[in-house]
Amino acid sequence: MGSFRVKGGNKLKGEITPQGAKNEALQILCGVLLTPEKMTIHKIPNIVDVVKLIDLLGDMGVKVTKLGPESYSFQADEINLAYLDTEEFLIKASSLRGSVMILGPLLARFGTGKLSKPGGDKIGRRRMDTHFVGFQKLGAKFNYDSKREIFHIDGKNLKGAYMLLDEASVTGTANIVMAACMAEGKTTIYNAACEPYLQQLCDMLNRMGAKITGVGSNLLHIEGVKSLGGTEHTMLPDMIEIGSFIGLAAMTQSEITIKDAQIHRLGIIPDTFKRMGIKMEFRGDDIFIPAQKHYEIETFIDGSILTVADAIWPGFTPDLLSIVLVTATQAKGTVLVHQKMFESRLFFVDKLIDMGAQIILCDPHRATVIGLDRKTALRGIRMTSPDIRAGVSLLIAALSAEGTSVIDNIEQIDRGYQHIDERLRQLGADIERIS
Ligand SMILES: CC(=O)N[C@H]1[C@@H](OP(=O)(O)OP(=O)(O)OC[C@H]2O[C@@H](n3ccc(=O)[nH]c3=O)[C@H](O)[C@@H]2O)O[C@H](CO)[C@@H](O)[C@@H]1O
Ligand SMILES: C=C(OP(=O)(O)O)C(=O)O
Repeated sequence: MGSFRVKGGNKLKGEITPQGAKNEALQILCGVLLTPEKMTIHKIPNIVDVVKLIDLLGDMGVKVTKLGPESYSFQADEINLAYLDTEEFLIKASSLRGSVMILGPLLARFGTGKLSKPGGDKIGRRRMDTHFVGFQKLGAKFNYDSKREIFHIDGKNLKGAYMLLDEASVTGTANIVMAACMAEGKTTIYNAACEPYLQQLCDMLNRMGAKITGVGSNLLHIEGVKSLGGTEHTMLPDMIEIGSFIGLAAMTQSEITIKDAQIHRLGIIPDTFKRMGIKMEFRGDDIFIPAQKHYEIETFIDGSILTVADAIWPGFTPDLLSIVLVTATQAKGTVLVHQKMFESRLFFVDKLIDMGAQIILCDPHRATVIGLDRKTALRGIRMTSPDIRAGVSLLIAALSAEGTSVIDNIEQIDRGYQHIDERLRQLGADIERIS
């Protein structure tokens, strides 16, 4: 298990370019299975989850060619379906969450799919009913081997259908859209997730020949086509990295410019950090964050304590709530952080409390943070990263703290942040990878 040793207190300065988006990459890479033609994909982040998915595609028979540091081509013209029956496939697929999205394309193209329970963060229950109910609505048969935790899905002649999803699941919507593209007739998906990564997926599928309308809304119409062809695609900058860098700049009193942020695709993210009192300037498509000794959390108009809560897009993404929470520890004022979607994502606050932060965990979903306004600094300690976003929040806390911290289990951070230690060192951070 790897660890980071972090000496806190350095003020950082410079420019940082966000990686290609992790959660978009996982959707897009699964999408290459939909066509036997060549797909060329750019801005693929070099992170553990994405590398694992590319390996898995290669094992399934996809021809993978590296074209440049962040560009690859993929050709799924000779898929080895027998590989899906191997123990190796099941083990590899279950090591990341994004692998669940190979099911939709496999079903669409080969009429069959199989997967063991996918991995990902342990942040509470992560049910997948939406995926399977959607496949069933298209006419597929679903079978779950509860002993081995294996999902089977079969359906040779999928037929378009109307469906109202029970929740706007992100990976669920991506899976159903990909399955429906080549189903016969029209599919309507209401209560679809509509975040930018799904918009990107739908735009890519349309370039491949799919007929999807309503992109960007929660009502998607898909007219089935016989086959899809190859195309080229470029990932958006990772909005969760962008939010993480905003929080990092504020906590460490650093002057940071986030380059090429595609600000118009960030939704409510910049405004949410502005409500935390963080100043930022948009300079073209860059976000400039000046060094700020103090930042003050707004109240609601009636003077009551601000709540920052997650909600499905265009609401605030749950993946940035841990960052908002850590950022609040050195703000002036109080905020209630309400994590509605996941029930085990706030327990990491214990570590922040050990560092000296003033936080009350009200229940598994809600934490009240009383900002220290830098009257005292957080203290460096040894801690373990429980999940990807909590991990980065602890890293931000450690970079702002007095003294040295050690963060264990950084595999969690490496799952989603590309060479984060090197990139932060370039900004002046004192961070070292130790084993
Ligand atoms: C690989 C990937 O892309 N992972 C992301 C994806 O996970 P994933 O697609 O697994 O998450 P889902 O969108 O399915 O659901 C997330 C959680 O929110 C709950 N829920 C969801 C929709 C809803 O309307 N109401 C509701 O309560 C679900 O029950 C679940 O507990 O989306 C999550 C929600 O943005 C992000 O945290 C994950 O980083
Ligand atoms: C929860 C996340 O990832 P995953 O769905 O891969 O566990 C995340 O990216 O914050």
